[in-house]
Amino acid sequence: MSENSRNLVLIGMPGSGKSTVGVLLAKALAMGFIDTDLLIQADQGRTLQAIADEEGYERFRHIEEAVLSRLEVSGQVISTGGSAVYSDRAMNHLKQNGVVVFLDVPLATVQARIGDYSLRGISKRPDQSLEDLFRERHQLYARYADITIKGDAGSQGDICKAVRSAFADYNVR
Ligand SMILES: Nc1ncnc2c1ncn2[C@@H]1O[C@H](COP(=O)(O)OP(=O)(O)O)[C@@H](O)[C@H]1O
Ligand SMILES: O=C(O)C1=C[C@@H](OP(=O)(O)O)[C@@H](O)[C@H](O)C1
Ligand SMILES: [Mg+2]
Repeated sequence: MSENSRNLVLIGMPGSGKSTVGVLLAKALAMGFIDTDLLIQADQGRTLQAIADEEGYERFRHIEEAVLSRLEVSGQVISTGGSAVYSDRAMNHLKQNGVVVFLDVPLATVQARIGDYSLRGISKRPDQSLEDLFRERHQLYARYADITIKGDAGSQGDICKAVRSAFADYNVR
């Protein structure tokens, strides 16, 4: 498969930079760009916040799994939502023709970047703290990642450069 027909799939916590760095990557690599959060909204005809409020977090994850598992694309930078890794089916599907890049940021950076998480429709158990969610998810991101990049090691341009370099190296291996 040529370098640009493989997808580049971004995973990581909300606030790790998947959506914003994803657009920069797509421009720099002349690839397409898909934000799966927007696909979910279009599929459902309502916002993520409305889905989370009206259906609850478990149903949200099922909807996300269904949308990700039927995605058939190539040559795309795919920015997922932070809860994508709860579905083994969806992640294995994305890995079939995609290189998965984990944007790893510390909890303090997540907190600083997302502000009041109760307003952000994060898919979590109501009783679960952000700290606990971070711990639970970190091992899932690590499990599915082909490449891990520190998402707080510079500007969005710097992170974009680091991902490009690692992606190029990965593709020639
Ligand atoms: N490297 C970075 N340095 C500073 N701010 C960043 C960086 N990457 C992302 N951000 C900011 O963090 C916030 C969340 O970024 P976003 O791309 O929406 O993350 P995600 O899609 O992973 O939730 C945005 O305000 C974005 O501008
Ligand atoms: O982590 C989460 O539970 C979520 C992250 C959001 O996407 P981002 O990671 O792009 O913020 C979005 O999918 C939804 O609000 C749930
Ligand atoms: Mg996003």
